[in-house]
Amino acid sequence: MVAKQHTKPDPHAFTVCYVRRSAHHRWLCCDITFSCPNQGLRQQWIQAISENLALLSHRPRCLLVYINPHGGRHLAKWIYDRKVAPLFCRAGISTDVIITERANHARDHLRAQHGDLKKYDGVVCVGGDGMVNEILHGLVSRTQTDHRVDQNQPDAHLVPCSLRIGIIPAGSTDCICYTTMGTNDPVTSALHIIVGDSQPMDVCSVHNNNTFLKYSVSLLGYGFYGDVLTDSEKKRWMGPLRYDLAGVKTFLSHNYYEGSIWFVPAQETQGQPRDQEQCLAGCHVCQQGSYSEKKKLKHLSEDEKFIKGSGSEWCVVRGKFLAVNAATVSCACPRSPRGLSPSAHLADGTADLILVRKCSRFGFFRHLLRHTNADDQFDHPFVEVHRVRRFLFQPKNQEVSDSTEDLSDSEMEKRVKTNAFRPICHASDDITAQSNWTCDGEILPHAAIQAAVSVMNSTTNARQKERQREK
Ligand SMILES: Nc1ncnc2c1ncn2[C@@H]1O[C@H](COP(=O)(O)OP(=O)(O)OP(=O)(O)O)[C@@H](O)[C@H]1O
Ligand SMILES: CCCCCCCCCCCCC/C=C/[C@@H](O)[C@H](CO)NC(=O)CCCCC
Ligand SMILES: [Ca+2]
Repeated sequence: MVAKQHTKPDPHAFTVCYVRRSAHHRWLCCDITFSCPNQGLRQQWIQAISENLALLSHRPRCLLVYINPHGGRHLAKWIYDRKVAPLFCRAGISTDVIITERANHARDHLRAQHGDLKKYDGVVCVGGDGMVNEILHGLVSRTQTDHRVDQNQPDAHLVPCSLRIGIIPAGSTDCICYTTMGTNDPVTSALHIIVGDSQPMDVCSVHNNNTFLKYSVSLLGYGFYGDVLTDSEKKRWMGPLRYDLAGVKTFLSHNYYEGSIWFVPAQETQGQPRDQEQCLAGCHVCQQGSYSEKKKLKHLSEDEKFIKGSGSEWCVVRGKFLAVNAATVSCACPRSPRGLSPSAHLADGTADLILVRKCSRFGFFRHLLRHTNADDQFDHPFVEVHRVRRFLFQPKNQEVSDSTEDLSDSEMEKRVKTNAFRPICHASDDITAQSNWTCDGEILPHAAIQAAVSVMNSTTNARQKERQREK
C-alpha cells in the first residue's frame, strides 16, 4: 500500500503496508518490513515504491466523507475514527469530513456544490443504505442538473457521475455494501477505496405521473417490505432490532394488496433469475449487458432510446399480492447472505421482479425462511420472478383499463411514455387498502409507480485525467 520510514530498531529498514485477502471476502491490512544494508539503498526503495504508487491514477488522493451519526447502532463516527481514518492516513489520502446534522443534509450539500467537487476523487458514505441512497441522489441530481437532464422525464437518459461513492457500512442492513463487497466489514471497504476499486451499479429510477420520486439501488418493495419499513420507522430508536419486530408484526398481519404489474422482460441478457449464477467482479453477464445496450442505443435518438431500450413486449400480471419486490441487485445482507434474488446482477441494466401472490401464512413463512438458507425461495407455486428492464405498478383502485391488453406494443410504449394511464375509479368501487413502496429502506408514500433500470458507470474525473496527463 504505502512505504513508510522505519525509525526503530533498524535504521535501514522500511515497512510496506499491503492488502491480504481473508475468508468471506474480507480484506486485511498487513505490514512487511524490509531491511537494507545501507541508508542509500533504503532511500532508493522508498522512492521507487512511492513513484510507482503515484502512477496509479485510479487511487484516490482526496475524499469527501459524510458520516451519519444516527444510522444503525449509532456507531458510525466511532467506526470511521477507529477503523477507517487511520488507514486513509497511512495511504496518504486527505479527507474533508462532514458529520450530518439532519436527514438529507448530505444530499442537499452535494446538490449545492458546483465546481467545488472537482478537488475530490470520490465521496465516502459512512452509514447504511438510506445514507448511500441520499448521497447517490445528491451526486446523480447534481450531475443531471449540470447537464440539463430533466429527471422528471421517465425516459431521460442519465448522465454518469464523475465521482465514485465509497461505502463504509455503519447502518442496520448495509445491503448495498454487502452486495457489492461480499461483506459488511468497514476495514475491507476502506481498503477497496484505498486501492481505487470501482464497480458500476444499476440504478432504478422511480416516477409517478411524470414526477421523479427516487432512485433505488437495492430493493423497491411493495406489500410485505413496504409495511415492514413503514412500521419500523416508528421504532427507529431500537436500531437494527426494529426490523425484526416490525417483520414479525407484518408477517402476522398477513396483508395482501390487489393490483396490476406491467413489465418489459429483459430478453437480451445472458442471465436468468434462477440460473444460480452469482454476479462477481468482471461478471460476463454485466459486461455483455452493458456492451449490447450501448451498441443497440448508439444509433438511436433520445426518444427512441426509451422505447427501444426496453427492446421487448410488455407483459401484465394481475392479482392479490403479499409482496411485489424489485431487486436491482441480489440484496444480500447479513440477514440473508444470498439475498432476495441470489442471481441478480450488479450492472446488467435489469432488476428481478419478484411477485409473491396471496398464499397461506405457512407458505409465506417457508418462502421467507428460504432467504436465510440455501433453498430456492422461488420454488413455490405462489411465487414468480421475472428479469425486467422496466415496470409499472397500478394498485387495484387505479387499475389500467382491460382494454390496454388489446393495445399494440408501440401504443403501450406511447402511453407509458406520456403516462396516459388514468386511474379508473368507479363510484361503486371499494377503495382497496394500499401499501407503500420502500426504496433502499426509505418509505415512498406512493402506490402507483413507474420504474426503469439503467447502468450507472462513473466517468474518469478531472483529477484522474490530470494525473493521467502527468504520467
Ligand atoms: N444527522 C442525521 N439525523 C437524522 N437522520 C439522518 C442524519 N443523517 C442522515 N440521516 C438519515 O437517516 C436515514 C437512515 O440512515 P442509515 O441508512 O445510515 O441507517 P439505517 O437506516 O439504520 O441503516 P440501513 O439503511 O442499512 O437499514 C437516512 O435516510 C438518512 O437520510
Ligand atoms: C422466518 C424467518 C424470516 C426471516 C426473513 C428474512 C428475510 C430477510 C430478507 C432481507 C432482505 C433485505 C433487503 C434489503 C433491503 C434494504 O434496501 C433495506 C434498507 O437497508 N432494508 C430493509 O428493507 C430491511 C428488511 C428487513 C426485513 C425483515
Ligand atoms: Ca441488476
